[in-house]
Amino acid sequence: MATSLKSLSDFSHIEVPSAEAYKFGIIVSQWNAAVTGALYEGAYSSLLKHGALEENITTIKVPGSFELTSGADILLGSKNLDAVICLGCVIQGETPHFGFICNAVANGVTKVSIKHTKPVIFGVLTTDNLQQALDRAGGKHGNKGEEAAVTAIMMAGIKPSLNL
Ligand SMILES: Nc1c(NC[C@H](O)[C@H](O)[C@H](O)CO)[nH]c(=O)[nH]c1=O
Ligand SMILES: CC(=O)[C@@H](O)COP(=O)(O)O
Repeated sequence: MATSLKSLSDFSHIEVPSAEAYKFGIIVSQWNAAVTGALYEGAYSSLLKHGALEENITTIKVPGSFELTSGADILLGSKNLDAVICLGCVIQGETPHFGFICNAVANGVTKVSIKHTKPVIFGVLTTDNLQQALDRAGGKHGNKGEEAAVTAIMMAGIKPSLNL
């Protein structure tokens, strides 16, 4: 597969703008915390690497990925942020529960983004097993948290670029 040929976090092909002027929220699910913790480290360090100020990054934790939607809604409704990053790890179990959570979160964070007209980044791993998740949280396929941070920075720049 194409994924096996590259790191998903290789951004050498794009120019990432400075994040210094922007305020970010990060919402981290506590399910599969070893994975989501690595995603958080990737996202947080990437924001700082691209110029974001520590005082401009607000982090909250939620129990599971399903709660990322309400966490993002609460954060955007209470703070003036330029973008929000949702980090989670959903791993397939024995039942259809996986599909319900993944679809709920993907659709939910999209609705929150539209409701607040603010970028909400889907930094949620949806994997068949733990190894696939570890490979994408600082492993051989990069770090989805870094990817989400770069996406947040680029999206945060849209309104300023349109003088909005
Ligand atoms: N199985 C996983 C869950 N399940 C918990 C849900 O996200 C939610 O907290 C619960 O249904 C109560 O509303 N969450 C994950 O993030 N990852 C999983 O693999
Ligand atoms: C994604 C889940 O909720 C899943 O890990 C729960 O496992 P199971 O489907 O075996 O109950």
